[in-house]
Amino acid sequence: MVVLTKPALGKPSSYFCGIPVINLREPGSAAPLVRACEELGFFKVTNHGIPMELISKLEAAAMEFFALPQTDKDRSGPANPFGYGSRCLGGNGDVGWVEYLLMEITSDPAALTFLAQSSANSFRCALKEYVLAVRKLAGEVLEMMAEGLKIEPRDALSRLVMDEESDSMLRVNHYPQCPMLQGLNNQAVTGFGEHTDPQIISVLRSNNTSGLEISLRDGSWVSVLPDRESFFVNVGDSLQVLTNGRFRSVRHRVLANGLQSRVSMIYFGGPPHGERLAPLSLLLGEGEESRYREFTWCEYKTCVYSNMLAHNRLEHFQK
Ligand SMILES: C=C1C[C@]23C[C@@]1(O)CC[C@H]2[C@@]12CC[C@H](O)[C@@](C)(C(=O)O1)[C@H]2[C@@H]3C(=O)O
Ligand SMILES: O=C(O)CCC(=O)C(=O)O
Ligand SMILES: [Fe+2]
Repeated sequence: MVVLTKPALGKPSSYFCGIPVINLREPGSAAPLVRACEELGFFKVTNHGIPMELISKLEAAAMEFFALPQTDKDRSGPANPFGYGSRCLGGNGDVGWVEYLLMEITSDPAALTFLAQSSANSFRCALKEYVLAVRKLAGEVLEMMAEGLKIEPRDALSRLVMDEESDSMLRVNHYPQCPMLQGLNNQAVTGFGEHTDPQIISVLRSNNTSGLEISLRDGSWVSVLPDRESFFVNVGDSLQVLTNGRFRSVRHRVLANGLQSRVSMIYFGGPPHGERLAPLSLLLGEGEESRYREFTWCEYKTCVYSNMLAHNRLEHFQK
């Protein structure tokens, strides 16, 4: 376990005040949204239209699941890659102070049957409702990106995550209190190690516990002030490729403060398996070449899963 020194009570001494806030219903938001994707690859979304009731219902069901005895939770695992996982992130030796549920988003009625506890039905219903809402939100954000980038058609990006065949998933992470840190004021432990998300877009929300950090262009790490009523968007590796590097896939990590538990839920919008990942021609200036060799999402995923979490996988595809 890696223990890091942090200011008193496991809370960051300050939060980064430069996170762009995009009001989804405000006219004129497309340009600042594009700027946020270029500069940070990260922004906060308000006025998103997802009812708090739906969000709270899923959060409560998730907390109920994570509060079950370990043997009960283990009946929904091990994550391979889907299902319940604890401490191990992926199959390549990465560990963190985290337990999670990773779920494929599919119309297959057999999906989510791995949830084995007695209240599984209400959990499944909350998950399904949430996924529909968050996928729609991801689609709206991607449409606004296309508008800001001045590319046609409007669904040039959103279609990739709205397609029936899209390879998208939902992850619910729980960073429990850390007994080893109780009483030790100045420490935090790595909850989820640094990485970029491989997909097109990640739409994240959490309870009001801090922990999420993003890396700025100069390599410094800054803390994100949690806000349980808003969503945060990460540009993923695939969107960096589709924009030929104009948008930045943001490196991020979670430091669990050990005193308060954090629960987060992240929708990862990925393209269909066979989708070819290459810069959109409308985004290539005259004579501009793709910075990446051609590959499919399926090929990229194989690379993702054969590497460690922190690995810079896009470098294998750079020209
Ligand atoms: C260590 C790993 C877990 C991960 C697959 C990988 O080999 C490297 C990328 C990891 C990541 C990070 C973002 C998402 O949480 C995730 C679901 C993804 O697509 O890539 C996880 C993978 C996972 O937990 O299966
Ligand atoms: O739990 C969080 O807040 C972020 C986790 C994350 O980055 C991930 O699951 O890919
Ligand atoms: Fe992530």
